[in-house]
Amino acid sequence: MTQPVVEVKDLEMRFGTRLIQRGVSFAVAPGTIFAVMGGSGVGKSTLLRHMIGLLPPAAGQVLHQGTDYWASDLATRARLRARCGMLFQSAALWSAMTVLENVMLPLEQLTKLNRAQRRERALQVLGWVGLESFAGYLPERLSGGMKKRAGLARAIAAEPPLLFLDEPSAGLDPISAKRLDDLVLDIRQRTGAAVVMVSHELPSLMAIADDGIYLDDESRHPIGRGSPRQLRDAPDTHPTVRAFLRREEPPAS
Ligand SMILES: Nc1ncnc2c1ncn2[C@@H]1O[C@H](COP(=O)(O)OP(=O)(O)OP(=O)(O)O)[C@@H](O)[C@H]1O
Repeated sequence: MTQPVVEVKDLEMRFGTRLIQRGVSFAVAPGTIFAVMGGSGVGKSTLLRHMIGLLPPAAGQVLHQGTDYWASDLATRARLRARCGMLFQSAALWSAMTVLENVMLPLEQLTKLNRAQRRERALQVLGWVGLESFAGYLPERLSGGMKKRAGLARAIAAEPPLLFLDEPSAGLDPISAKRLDDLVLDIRQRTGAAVVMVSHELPSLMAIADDGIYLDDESRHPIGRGSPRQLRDAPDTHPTVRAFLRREEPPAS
């Protein structure tokens, strides 16, 4: 079996004495789009923060290509973190920088490209997300969907093998959400990156995720493992997970 890009082993998540989740274990194979599912407040974003190196877990391991992130020294952690691109819920663009400068930033931090090469690469990636002609704009002039696409461009600019997306299509109209889904598939195809994605959007989950985990609010541990489609259709899926995945889609506006 090929080595997972990232693996979580028996993770326990807590804030103080409050248990968020325990017994969280899964592996993400190269090139997979992996969905982290579950109701609101169940710990999905927190799990991403543990995986990306922003917050140490209460117990358990996060392995990046076989290396235990939280047991590593700071230099190793920095190297492993550099393998991760991240799109936050808010897109988190720097407001005083143009779209182009935002996308050039990780290239300055993570690559040895000179300024002209960074500019060329950033423009190429902005082309992929359909924002080349907005390169000189400040983020405040972009729509919500465009901000997400700019954030996605910044996350993939340095071609990380692992991409984390926190609610990429939340707050977008159905057409922009579909466009973002297509973009994620396109990026996976172009770069071969594995994607770990938090999402509530059923159409998006069904369309693009090929593996996933469902975190349960009541029992505080995972109760579903597999692709959203498999989980929706398999007879032995936990009823809570099946209900979540069979919810009626909101009518298109
Ligand atoms: N820094 C923090 N300190 C204390 N509690 C926190 C902190 N961050 C999150 N929490 C709590 O931990 C729980 C899990 O939060 P998290 O944001 O991971 O959930 P989520 O599944 O991503 O939710 P949503 O789908 O609503 O974004 C929530 O109850 C939240 O209030």
